[in-house]
Amino acid sequence: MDARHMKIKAAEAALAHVEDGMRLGIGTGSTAEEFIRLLAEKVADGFRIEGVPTSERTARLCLDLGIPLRSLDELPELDLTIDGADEVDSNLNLIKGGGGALLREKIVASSSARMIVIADESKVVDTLGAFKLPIEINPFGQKATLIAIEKTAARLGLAGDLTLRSSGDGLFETDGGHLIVDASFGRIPDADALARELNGLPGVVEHGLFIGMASLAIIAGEAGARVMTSARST
Ligand SMILES: O=C[C@H](O)[C@H](O)[C@H](O)COP(=O)(O)O
Repeated sequence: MDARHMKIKAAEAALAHVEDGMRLGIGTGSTAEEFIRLLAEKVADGFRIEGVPTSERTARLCLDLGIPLRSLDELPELDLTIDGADEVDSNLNLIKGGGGALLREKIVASSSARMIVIADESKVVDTLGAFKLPIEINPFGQKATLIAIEKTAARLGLAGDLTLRSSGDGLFETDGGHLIVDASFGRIPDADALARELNGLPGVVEHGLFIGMASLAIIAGEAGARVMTSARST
């Protein structure tokens, strides 16, 4: 099974958790897009949901495929969010933001009663950090913020390159008009501590560590999709 088919398998399994009438947070990325395509088929068959997109890219795809959308201001309390991830550990802590949508993704997920992560086996890790951690920063004072991130990470024993994400000839800009720093810290043994420290830096808008937010993960591999719950809750 190739990577795309694994994403479709995970998306199919996630669709079974979506009930008629739900207020649904809709994630961003290639895996979330497979889910969106399947969801659109159900909507075309008469299934009723109201979706809140986590990015402009997701909003465009949903609208193209006929999925009814509302803003988070119109629907501030959601039943379920389904989204992809760049890494998932055994406690269902995540790294997200490979597509630059982490801020809206985190706001939407935290407004949802449950979050289901969909991914293929390649995203499952023992310790977060092989994937560069995306950190969303305000463009104002970006050099000062980079220094602050570096010092904060160093206090936790983490070091690595901090690279401002580029796009074409310029810097990548998020839907909120911010920049993304990709931090190659390597293994992050205490992701919770790093998340808290980053939250305390004024220039950091948000970061891609999603700690304790996912209710379950649906992971697709060669043998099909399996459900992962947090090792902490078992
Ligand atoms: O900003 C993007 C998101 O966090 C994505 O959900 C994440 O990067 C996973 O994307 P994909 O399913 O394309 O690997």
